Amino acid sequence: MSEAVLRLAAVERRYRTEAGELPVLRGAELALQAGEIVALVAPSGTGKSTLLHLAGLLERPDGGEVLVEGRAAGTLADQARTAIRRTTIGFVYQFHHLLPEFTAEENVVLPQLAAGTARGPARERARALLASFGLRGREHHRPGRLSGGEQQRVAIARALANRPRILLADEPTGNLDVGTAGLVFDELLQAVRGQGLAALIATHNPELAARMDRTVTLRDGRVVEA
Ligand SMILES: Nc1ncnc2c1ncn2[C@@H]1O[C@H](COP(=O)(O)OP(=O)(O)OP(=O)(O)O)[C@@H](O)[C@H]1O
Repeated sequence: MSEAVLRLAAVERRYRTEAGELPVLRGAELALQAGEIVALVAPSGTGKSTLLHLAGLLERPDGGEVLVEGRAAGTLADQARTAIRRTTIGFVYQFHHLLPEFTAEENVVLPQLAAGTARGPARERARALLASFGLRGREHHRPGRLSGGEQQRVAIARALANRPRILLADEPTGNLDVGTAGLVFDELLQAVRGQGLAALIATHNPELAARMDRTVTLRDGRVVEA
């Protein structure tokens, strides 16, 4: 098998709480191949967000290693981790996390500027991406003037803006009504498949999970096939 695009090796994460240490991940192992879409379905509080944040290099594990395209992230300085996060990983949150004072287009342009793309091509890419999510004519709206489904489509476009190889999503449609969630989810999967990305998507919805290639869950701090 070819090298995994994303690999978690013996990943540990504990939180310090008033009641003492809370071990959430206890040797989690996971490998994502290019083009593979994996659902992460596990009960509330078992560590899905924790795992996604570690995989997305937003946090550092207490033990073990996260490897992105074969490169161990643990020994890298923050700057190098940020560079990988910008260019290789797209992240979609449950709540869109768009910048409210910027338009939809600017929200998709900004991460590209941060990654060194010139403004012209960045704007072109943003427009094309927004159009592919049915948002032509809404480019200049701020998030507050968009519906929940539209906001989430912009957030997905933003995650894809720098042509990442990995897409991580934490309940990306969890905040939407059932009908809209299904539509936005299909658009997300279509984009991910079309671009051959590896994706790890947390969801509570078994119907949405069934549309992915395989499902994993968390048990006692470890990743197991569901
Ligand atoms: N910063 C933190 N400090 C202390 N405890 C935390 C912290 N973040 C998460 N936890 C705890 O770690 C456990 C796992 O949290 P996490 O958010 O990863 O779960 P989850 O599976 O994503 O849950 P949900 O489905 O409800 O979003 C929970 O018990 C949570 O309370």
